[in-house]
Amino acid sequence: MADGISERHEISSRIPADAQARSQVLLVDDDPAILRLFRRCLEMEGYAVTAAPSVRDAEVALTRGVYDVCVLDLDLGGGDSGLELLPRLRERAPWLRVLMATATDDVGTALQSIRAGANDYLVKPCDPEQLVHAVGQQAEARRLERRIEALEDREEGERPDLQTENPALQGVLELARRVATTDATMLILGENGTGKTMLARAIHEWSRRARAPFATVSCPSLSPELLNSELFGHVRGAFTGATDNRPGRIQVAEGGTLFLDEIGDLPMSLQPKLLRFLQDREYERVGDPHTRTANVRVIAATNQNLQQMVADGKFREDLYYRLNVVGVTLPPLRERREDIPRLAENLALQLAHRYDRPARQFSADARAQLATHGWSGNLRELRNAIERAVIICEGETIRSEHLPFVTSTPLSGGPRAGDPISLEELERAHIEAIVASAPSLEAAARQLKIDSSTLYRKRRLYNGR
Ligand SMILES: Nc1ncnc2c1ncn2[C@@H]1O[C@H](COP(=O)(O)OP(=O)(O)OP(=O)(O)O)[C@@H](O)[C@H]1O
Repeated sequence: MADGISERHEISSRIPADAQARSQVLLVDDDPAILRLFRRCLEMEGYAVTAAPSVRDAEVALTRGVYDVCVLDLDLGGGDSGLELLPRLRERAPWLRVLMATATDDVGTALQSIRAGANDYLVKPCDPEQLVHAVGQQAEARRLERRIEALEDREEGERPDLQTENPALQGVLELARRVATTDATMLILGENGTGKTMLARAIHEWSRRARAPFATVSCPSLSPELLNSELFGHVRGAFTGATDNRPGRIQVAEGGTLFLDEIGDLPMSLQPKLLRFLQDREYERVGDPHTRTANVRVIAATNQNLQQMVADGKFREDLYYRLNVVGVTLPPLRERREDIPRLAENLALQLAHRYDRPARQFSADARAQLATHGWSGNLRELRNAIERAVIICEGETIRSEHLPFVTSTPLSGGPRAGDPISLEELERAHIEAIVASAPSLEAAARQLKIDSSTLYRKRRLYNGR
């Protein structure tokens, strides 16, 4: 049984959508055994993994999800080459970190892939540690790029658009504004890219602490030891490498707000220390018996199901209640479609200004695509799509071909009606194109005028599973 792209739905049913917090990895390899092995290694490290056994599956995956790292096989079988796919991946997801996997350990091949735009290469067969290390380096690079992007956005005056026509989000924003003026601890829930960080910053700016620092700690990015020191600080000699006294982010945020991103990844070992800080505003630096106090407001965010984690014994109940004094949930973009036209237009204007490009408006077909796309990556995916469109669009109007989605007009090289191909090949391409632009599989089935179980069966068949 080949690990096909449709396994993404299998993964999604095992991990709730809001728990797909980690770096997203796309594996492209025609060898099912390699796909299975790599997937297992990476999932054990907490990555969300999608496996694509062919070029076509990889392209479809890129229209459906937002990936951080791609492990791309050089020889994809049937005459397909990773080197040929690479520019198309780059075009669709310029931010993607690509690791080229090759069975030949020669400098020429490595240089060729790097010249073609890969970030690094990996020689197969490789140890699980080598794979995990190489992917880890690229995921970390992507994480840092995202932080830099966020800082640039702030510097260049890109203001989050916090207007909404969506009643649920209106309620969330009203509550957040009201609570902002108090010192209550807040918990922001929502899928990846729904704007949790943006909202935390807005709450800080609406509060009386606005002139004091806003400090962020991203819980999954550090080992428990380093996270302990990052949060609470350390004194010289506390551990190997602690060559000086260092204040933690709690102290850096004095008078202001501490934002704990991805709090679901806070190790159990640190949870009692954070709980004590939330209760008494007291803590100690690592290696220092001296108790300190801090005047800091805490906002935490996660896309994991904390209640479930409490039930599973993975998150302390008392800490959950301390964090969730006021909890808000940001809706995914697919549930606030009424906001998409305005968000897209504002983003296009801001980004056209930033890149000094002429794009100002959207054609009717581009608007229709934006309105119906699945947006699994939420506002981040929307922003990336518009950024790319603004960059490549030569005129004032962004059209559907500037958007990175599979359209009903086949991609260059894709099958089209009248081509000398089988009915089955044409049906497969049509089904994948509709699925890629539909908000859900049910909606795709409705559009295709077949029932969901038929759609499921056909996709299973076409994906060789
Ligand atoms: N209201 C908004 N208007 C326009 N762009 C937005 C808005 N909110 C967020 N974005 C953009 O979407 C991207 C993701 O936002 P943000 O980092 O706040 O989401 P998040 O939920 O914290 O994501 P993650 O779960 O991955 O940490 C950013 O690039 C940001 O610029």
